[in-house]
Amino acid sequence: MSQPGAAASSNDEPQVESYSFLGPSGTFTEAALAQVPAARGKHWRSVNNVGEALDDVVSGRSVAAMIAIENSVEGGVTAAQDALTTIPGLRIIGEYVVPVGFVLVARPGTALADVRTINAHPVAYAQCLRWLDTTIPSHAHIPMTSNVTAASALLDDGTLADAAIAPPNILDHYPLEVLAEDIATNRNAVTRFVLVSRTAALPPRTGADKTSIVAELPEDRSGALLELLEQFSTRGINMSLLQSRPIGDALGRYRFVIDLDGHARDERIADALLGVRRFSPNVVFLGSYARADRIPVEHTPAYADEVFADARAWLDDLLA
Ligand SMILES: O=C(O)C(=O)Cc1ccccc1
Repeated sequence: MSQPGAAASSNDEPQVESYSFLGPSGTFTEAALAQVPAARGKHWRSVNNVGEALDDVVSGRSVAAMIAIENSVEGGVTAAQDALTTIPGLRIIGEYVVPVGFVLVARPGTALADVRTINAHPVAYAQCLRWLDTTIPSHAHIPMTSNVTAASALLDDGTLADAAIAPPNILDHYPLEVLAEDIATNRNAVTRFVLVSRTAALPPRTGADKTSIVAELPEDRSGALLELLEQFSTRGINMSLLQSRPIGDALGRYRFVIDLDGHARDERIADALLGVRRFSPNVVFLGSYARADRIPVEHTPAYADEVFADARAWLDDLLA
């Protein structure tokens, strides 16, 4: 699909720069991409999953891909975290937050009492489970690739589903009927998205930045996690995300997905990254980028850039 004003192009041979997103049109991922000024007027390539979106970036078919990375109710989108960790050459260059709410939709004429089988994206399903358990306790769930596909598939021949969990704006796109509104457990739920490109120069420091890394611990060492976290606490760095993911080669082996408040060009973050690199057998740097909320990062004066520069000058002087 092309944004208004973009040159016409097919999915395979884009004439203008492409941005990949989980489609089709109407998804929350599309709403996140709409927040990116650089994507305006460009070709927006609708894909079916995170792997396809990131493959577009690796192959150069798209300049960037928008992917969901964390939901305020469900937590980290593990498929996205794992893909970013294991596919080399990718960088997060921006962060965007979208409020997410859901409705239950069906083909016109369907009564709520007749609904048994429900199409839903797994994250949407988890967010609406309390309502489903109360209202349709014996429901069956068919997992779908996106919130919009869940709804559009109700119109496919031979579909098994009676209803779908979908974004509130779904009737703008498909001739369906809303059976129930506002069915998510948490009304203030948001999803965090990241814009991913190939490895390139770091986005500039804004003072309201985040740095994402993934680190493994040295094997069989007591207190190793504490030692990893000390790299940040001793430099006054706040973490906004710490999540363990199985490495996958044996039981009990984990890597840690970490978001830090600050930019790799902040002295304290750079110094902590050196500490992590010395300590961890495997560190993946996912990027430094502007925070979605644009709230400046606070730190105590003891960890200001000048203090690190002063200390280095002092040492240089001693050694000279
Ligand atoms: O972008 C969408 O609409 C998706 O289907 C992914 C998703 C699922 C649940 C919450 C936010 C995004």
